[in-house]
Amino acid sequence: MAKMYYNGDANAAYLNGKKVAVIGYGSQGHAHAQNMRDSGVEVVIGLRKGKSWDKAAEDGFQVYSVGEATAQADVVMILLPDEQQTKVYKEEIEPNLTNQAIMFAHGFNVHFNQIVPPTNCDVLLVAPKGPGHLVRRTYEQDAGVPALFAIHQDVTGEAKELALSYAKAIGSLRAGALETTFKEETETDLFGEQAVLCGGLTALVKAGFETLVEAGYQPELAYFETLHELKLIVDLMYEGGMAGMRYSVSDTAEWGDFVTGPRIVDARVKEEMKAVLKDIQEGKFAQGWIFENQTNRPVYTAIKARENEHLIEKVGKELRAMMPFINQGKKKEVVGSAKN
Ligand SMILES: NC(=O)C1=CN([C@@H]2O[C@H](COP(=O)(O)OP(=O)(O)OC[C@H]3O[C@@H](n4cnc5c(N)ncnc54)[C@H](OP(=O)(O)O)[C@@H]3O)[C@@H](O)[C@H]2O)C=CC1
Ligand SMILES: CC[C@](O)(C(C)=O)C(=O)O
Ligand SMILES: [Mg+2]
Ligand SMILES: [Mg+2]
Repeated sequence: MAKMYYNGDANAAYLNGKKVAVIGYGSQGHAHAQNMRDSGVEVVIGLRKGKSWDKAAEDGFQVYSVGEATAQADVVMILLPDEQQTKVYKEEIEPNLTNQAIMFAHGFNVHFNQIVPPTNCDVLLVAPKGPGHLVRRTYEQDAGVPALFAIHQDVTGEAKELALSYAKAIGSLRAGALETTFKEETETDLFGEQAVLCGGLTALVKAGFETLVEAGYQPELAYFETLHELKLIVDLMYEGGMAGMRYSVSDTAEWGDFVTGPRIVDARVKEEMKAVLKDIQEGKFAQGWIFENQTNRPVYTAIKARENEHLIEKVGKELRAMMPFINQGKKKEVVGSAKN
């Protein structure tokens, strides 16, 4: 088994007396900043004026421009959207670098050569394997989201100590961290979110929902069956793996799982997954996403509008409104910025 790192493997004192600038206060940014502060680390936030700035100030942080936050910090964690990072890095971070450690939560821009950090800085990543809101929520529950860490440049000889101390401060060493490279983190993260966690999952759910509705079944029933119940099933897999889930479902469901699952996700799907992975490895996906952003996101905008109009979203919104317990946590988190 690969070496896993837990709380006992980190030097908790490493960040004492050091200042961490968290650049961005969105999904990951607010979680890293709040978790580190609760772990006793000195944190400042770097932002442009706007919703996130107001939210971070409201949450009690010292907020500065990106350049000012960078200049005063020992460690600069870049938690801007991947597609914004290159411009902000070139214009506001790079001119304010002396010898700060530069950190990321995803290797995209370094791996695909959009950001080339100076050779006198440590460069590393700590990438939680979960959404930022869960990084915060699980921390508050004395739990955590596992993380990957990787060292791109180790000028001081202390990059690994920093990575582990940082991962501990955001709560990830409660769940375990694994050492990787920028290449491996970037390629697997992109593959996971496209083929399984986001793209594969939403396509599967929509296909199931549409199949039932087109066959004349009630949309509300189809929503419960294909989307709402998914969380309950996935929670069982999270707790006990596939066997744990299969223990709780009926034998009839388990038999259907065994014989029908491979009919749905068949050899053709796996072949397509391999093609998707190849596009990621060869930089084709990255090139397309960079170009899409350079041209003001025409395809992204059109698809997003169409997706938001899908019947499953309309039905789901109405049903969730009658289940206030579902959104209690989220309402607290979403004050201010759309994604904070
Ligand atoms: N979302 C997730 O859970 C995960 C994300 N990651 C990685 O973490 C990084 C951050 O992603 P994520 O948390 O999703 O980002 P979000 O989109 O949630 O947050 C972006 C933040 O950056 C700020 N921002 C955007 N543009 C600028 C700018 N030009 N100048 C200053 N501030 C700006 C936004 O502020 P404003 O309100 O002003 O727009 C906001 O606070 C990415 O590298 C991503 O791949 C890794 C693991 C999981
Ligand atoms: C699964 C999506 C993710 O990779 C994540 C939450 O880990 C992301 O980029 O947001
Ligand atoms: Mg991810
Ligand atoms: Mg990702």
